[in-house]
Amino acid sequence: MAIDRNLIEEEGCLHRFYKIVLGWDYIRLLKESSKNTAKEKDLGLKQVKDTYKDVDDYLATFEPLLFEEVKAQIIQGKDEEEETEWKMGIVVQCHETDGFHLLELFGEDWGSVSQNDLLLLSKEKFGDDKKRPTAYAFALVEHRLPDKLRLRMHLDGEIKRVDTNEVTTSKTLLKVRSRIMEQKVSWHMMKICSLSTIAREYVAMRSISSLPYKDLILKAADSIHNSEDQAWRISKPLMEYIQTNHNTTQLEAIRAGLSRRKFVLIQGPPGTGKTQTILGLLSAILHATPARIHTKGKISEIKRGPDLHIEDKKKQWLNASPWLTGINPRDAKMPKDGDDGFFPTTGNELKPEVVNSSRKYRVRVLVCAPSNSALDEIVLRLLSTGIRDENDRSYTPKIVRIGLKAHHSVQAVSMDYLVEQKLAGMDFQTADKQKQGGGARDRDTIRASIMDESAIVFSTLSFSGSSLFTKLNRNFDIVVIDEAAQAVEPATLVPLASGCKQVFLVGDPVQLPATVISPVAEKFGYSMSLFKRFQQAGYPVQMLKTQYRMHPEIRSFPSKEFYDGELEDGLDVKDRTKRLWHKYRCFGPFCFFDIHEGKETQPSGSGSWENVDEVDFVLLMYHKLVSSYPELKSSSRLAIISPYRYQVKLFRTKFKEKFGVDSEKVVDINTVDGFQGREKDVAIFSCVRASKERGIGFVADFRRMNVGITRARASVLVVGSADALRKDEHWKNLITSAEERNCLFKVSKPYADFFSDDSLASMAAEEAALDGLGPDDMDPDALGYDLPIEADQAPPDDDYGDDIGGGDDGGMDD
Ligand SMILES: Nc1ncnc2c1ncn2[C@@H]1O[C@H](COP(=O)(O)OP(=O)(O)OP(=O)(O)O)[C@@H](O)[C@H]1O
Repeated sequence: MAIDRNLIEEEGCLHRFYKIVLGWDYIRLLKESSKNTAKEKDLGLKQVKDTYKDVDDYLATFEPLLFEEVKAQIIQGKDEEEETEWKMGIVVQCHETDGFHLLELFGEDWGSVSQNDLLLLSKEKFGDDKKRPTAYAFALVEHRLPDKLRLRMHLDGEIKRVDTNEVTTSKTLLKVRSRIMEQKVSWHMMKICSLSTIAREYVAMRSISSLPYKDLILKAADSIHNSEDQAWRISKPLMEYIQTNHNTTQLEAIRAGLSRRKFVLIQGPPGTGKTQTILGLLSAILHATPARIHTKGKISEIKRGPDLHIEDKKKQWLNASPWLTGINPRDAKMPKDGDDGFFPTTGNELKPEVVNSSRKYRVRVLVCAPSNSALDEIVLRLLSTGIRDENDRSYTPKIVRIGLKAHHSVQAVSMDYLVEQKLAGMDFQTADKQKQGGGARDRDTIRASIMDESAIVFSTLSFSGSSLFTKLNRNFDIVVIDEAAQAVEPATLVPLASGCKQVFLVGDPVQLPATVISPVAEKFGYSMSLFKRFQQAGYPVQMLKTQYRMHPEIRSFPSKEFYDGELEDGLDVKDRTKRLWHKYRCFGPFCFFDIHEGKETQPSGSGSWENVDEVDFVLLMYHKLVSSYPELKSSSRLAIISPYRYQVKLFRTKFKEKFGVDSEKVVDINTVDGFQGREKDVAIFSCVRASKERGIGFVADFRRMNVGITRARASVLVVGSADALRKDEHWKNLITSAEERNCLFKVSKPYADFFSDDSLASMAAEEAALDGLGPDDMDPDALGYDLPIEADQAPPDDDYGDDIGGGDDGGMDD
């Protein structure tokens, strides 16, 4: 087997992980978290640094922080469980091995419990009654059967500080230990959380000492510079394609990849074509050959087989990919509204892959992303545009998307679907045996063969640590990680643990980082990505500088503030993002509305904030916009974004109240964090915080600000309190920039006056702002369009002017 992952060592470090976690006292964790009693110095925590002197230094930093994150996930698991659901089980078998108790629990109803879940086992149910239980301990689910759970427990004592490994005895654990061996004893159990992902991250982190590029990771520097001879080259036709379809900085990034530098970092600010660059990279690296082959002059004479008719080519290709039969199922599965963060696949025919002699150098690539949605976005993009081969022919390579929750539009290349297709292609008897459940192992074999046959495997970071990867016959040569700045370092190490030859990290550390649940781990820098750490340490980063998303007026501030003024606009961006509503300065491209009388409030019991005044103003603005420009009445075109969950909730409720429709049909309302990686024509950003005394909380995080103000193609309309926001340096700069550009509007109550005809007329933009819009775009009838609201749903005392309430097409969802 090519991938050996060093199973014994892996098992050893997993044992350490489980011994520490399973030994913890659940009630102590809850108490420490609610009262904040655990002292940072007692936890042995160290700040994440840019470089590390050796593996011990690295592990001494990351290990305690990772365990803090596990604790936070356990506590959060408790908070998320709306009702504590206790199940019952009877111990039918128990034995001790390697310091663990392995037991079989018999029961009838396990609820949603699955493998790798952390459970709490207790003699008594406990919860709100404040009665402290006498015997309880954590257990890990190793296997779930309909009537049995195989569990692992560690009942020897508790390791409170992972840096000292000191074991303290625990009375509760001892009590469990004394009873658990007794058979036929019944226990209550409750699911706490899944440990799958974090356990994989732990194993990956511990595996650093055996990685070929261990020193590179520790020092964040590459001491070996590849010579020209080690670089890889691509054929002339493919190079010509790449040169004409990529801008200078994208090309530099692809060249850096071909230089075979071990780690290539590509920073992609908003809209700069990260995905396009990844696809260009895939074309290049899948069809590259060592430079010395070129110098022998062979590559220009690629041997071709006889030119086959398209049908024969398709037949050949289907022979090689028997599971892909029939019409392209992707086309049938696309969502109607092509937005949804995905791209339409119309016109995407399956094109045969023509393999020629130069393919003997073909590498195998693993593409990962931190989330399913980010992953599916690249998969779908590859499916819709294909990549290029060495003769500059577009084709869809053999790919598989593994893991759970694949978006329906990429089902056709998901592992489960491909396995079913393979089974369907088998002879009847074999398939029947499989379907009867006898062939779990054979299914694994089919999965492994699909993985082996695929040129590109797509997986989330976490799933790349699953057992499926240990069954591969051939290792991956190259790992590409998209949204790499949104993953904590141990998560990024998961796909690297198998020891590939080259790694591409693509992301943008100036946008939101990974979510870290533990405030203390966060404080010590655990949310820093490997990308960010390398960049801080001075590792070379290829930055993509030409943006194709935003109107130049939207681009100018984030470029200056966050990217040293280096962002440029693609050739026709200005014309593409010009809109009719730019006729009024208050509708963009860039505006700041100072809601100076606005009040922030914190709903009791929540850590979140809301601002009713901003909601009122935004609703009026929304109404005015969509009344005049009804094409904006669509959730695929207009977004309302806020940093706070409660403000998002309030917007949704008010939409329903005021307009009588579910907001999701007419506007996309979400948190900033939920909008990363997405774009809309118009984005209204409600900042919420409005107190000069209290500060502005996490609105001050410049990465959140950057994401919030870079989602829009045509108009970004920022709504906030200038006085409160000015306390922060970046926000002060934004407000000053708005002032200088004459697009800061101080808005007083009643807000409806702001959108009166006279007021709007006073905000008419200069003609120059509308240059380039065709006569059709200027249709004056577009103005004054009534927003249809059913009469009985019209608010009694609305501020929405005279033109509402008379709609006759029954609702806003068009
Ligand atoms: N070299 C280029 N020439 C012209 N258009 C380009 C080029 N590169 C990218 N684009 C266009 O820019 C848009 C954004 O590209 P892409 O989706 O690849 O960006 P991204 O960086 O992945 O986006 P995000 O910021 O959402 O992550 C797309 O419409 C794409 O076609």
